[in-house]
Amino acid sequence: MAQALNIFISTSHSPKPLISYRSPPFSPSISRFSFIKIHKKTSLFIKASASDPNPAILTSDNGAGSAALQDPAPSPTVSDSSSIEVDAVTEAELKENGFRSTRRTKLICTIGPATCKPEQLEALAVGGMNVARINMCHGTREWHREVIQRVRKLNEEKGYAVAIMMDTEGSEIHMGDLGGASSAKAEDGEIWTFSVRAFDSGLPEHTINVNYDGFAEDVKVGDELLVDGGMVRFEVIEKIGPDVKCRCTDPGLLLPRANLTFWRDGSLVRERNAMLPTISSKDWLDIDFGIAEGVEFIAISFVKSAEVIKHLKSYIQARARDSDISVVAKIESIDSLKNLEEIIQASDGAMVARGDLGAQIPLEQVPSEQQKIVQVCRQLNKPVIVASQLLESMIEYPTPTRAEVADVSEAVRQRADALMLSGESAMGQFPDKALTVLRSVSLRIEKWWREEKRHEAMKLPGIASSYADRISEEICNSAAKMANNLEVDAIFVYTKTGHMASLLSRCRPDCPIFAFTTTTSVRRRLNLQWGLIPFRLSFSDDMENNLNKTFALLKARGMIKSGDLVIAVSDMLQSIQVMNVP
Ligand SMILES: Nc1ncnc2c1ncn2[C@@H]1O[C@H](COP(=O)(O)OP(=O)(O)OP(=O)(O)O)[C@@H](O)[C@H]1O
Ligand SMILES: CC(=O)C(=O)O
Ligand SMILES: [K+]
Ligand SMILES: [Mg+2]
Repeated sequence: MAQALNIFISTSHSPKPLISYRSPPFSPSISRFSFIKIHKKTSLFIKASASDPNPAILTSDNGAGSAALQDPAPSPTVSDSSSIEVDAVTEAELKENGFRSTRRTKLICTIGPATCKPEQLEALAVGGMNVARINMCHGTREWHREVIQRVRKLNEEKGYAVAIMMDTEGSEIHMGDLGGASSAKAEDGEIWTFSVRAFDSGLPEHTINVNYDGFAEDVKVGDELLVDGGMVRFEVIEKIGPDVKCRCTDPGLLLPRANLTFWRDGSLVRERNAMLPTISSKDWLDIDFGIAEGVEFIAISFVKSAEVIKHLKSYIQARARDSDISVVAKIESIDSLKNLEEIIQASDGAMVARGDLGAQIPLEQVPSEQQKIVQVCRQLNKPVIVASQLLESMIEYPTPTRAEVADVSEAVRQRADALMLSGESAMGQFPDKALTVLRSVSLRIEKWWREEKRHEAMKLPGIASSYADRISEEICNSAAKMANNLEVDAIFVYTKTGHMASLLSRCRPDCPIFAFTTTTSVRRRLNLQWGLIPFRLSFSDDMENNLNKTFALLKARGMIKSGDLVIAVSDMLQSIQVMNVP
């Protein structure tokens, strides 16, 4: 006999359901979904807190700061007081401005020489860094390990949830490391040698190493050589064995390991370099390192097809069975644009890597590709990062240009999940100021967007692969819509895998989403997604109990107050509940 799923929606003041949804009949295999009774919260609250012998461990990170809560009434232990200190940022933000003003757009900082010390990392965490990115193009393994350990320590000791993203080098053509110099200036008309030779006793003057063995064979006299997509240009004038002599035609600053492309008759030349593996042998070693260190995200450079992502995902599965490392596809080549949907579908997220992308396609094409990638990711429910040159001038100057602010605003307006700093935080002079600009522009644009009620009508196609998933999806879509219509203060989602939290985030509702999850790694992973304030909380299958526990913990911290209107959904008991905090 067919069964029915009933979702009752009720408020704390009315024990009777206000609305009842009846889903179409479905098979007995999902009969575990049952009636959800809504009780009077106030009476339940007292009962549950009195009968709960195990106060939950609850930690949060809302972006601007974070909290580590041990008990509804924290005892003054050492770890407690240190957690409470950092927690002050979250608490202050919530108390001062309420839920609605919390930042929805997530922020990623590339860590480099300017930001690798513990106090510098902490300043970034306080400033709102959600994810720390390490770029395997630069620095030694030991350096990266040290950074990861420092971030972990910060998380443990101060209650942050900063996730780690490791970014592979990839095997596109790039220059060597300039013999240790931080940069080199190429002047107009100068002759430089690009060579695939190894120089044991230091680089000769005006010489650049190239990492791709086939370079000297593939390049032709008359070709144009572009460094970083045109920051510096050369013309190939002569080939002598492994050395390629070039004349500088557009002067500029050469940076270590800068990307190289060569162009013939106005088109990008993709000869054998197009056949290079996306994941080089060095990348595989770096990936092993990332798995061993338990990074949350691995970003793959120069992805060409979905196959490489699938391969990597099964590799990770085999190596680290219980790990939930997310694989982020970097969209930065012509091939990745050609196979965009398949690649994103296969990945756990994507990055609009505008630096290299702008070296492979005309610059004026980058903004529309960005818009498209952001849209496809949202439709397929994958987090998307907009990266590179957001605040490039802040590498040297303490204030951004108007154009940069407009660019950041546009990415926020497109509702990308995350914005990323590269050189601005890795080696710039004003990493904290750059992060502050990202934070304040995000907050401002998000507020303006809500005030103007500019919800774009993005059609979100169904993505569920099973009937149970479809229920989750419908619940999240409905809950987000209800949250907007009822102008609730927050959505609470109780989710073990984080899936329901991401489905809610995909809807980009007006209110923040408090995502409660049982594991630290899921909590950190959720920190990349738009609008989610991830908490770790040990919860049970008893939703009433969970809610009361959560209310008690959050109220004790002053993060919510009586009367706040909340919608709660959970993936254990598929339900939507609307209630006022007792
Ligand atoms: N670990 C590091 N050690 C030294 N310098 C670094 C490090 N990470 C980044 N940088 C510096 O910051 C700059 C910008 O960093 P970013 O990660 O954007 O790298 P990129 O070289 O532009 O390449 P990609 O295309 O991989 O992003 C680099 O060019 C480099 O000079
Ligand atoms: C981030 C990156 O790899 C790029 O923009 O090229
Ligand atoms: K990289
Ligand atoms: Mg790149």
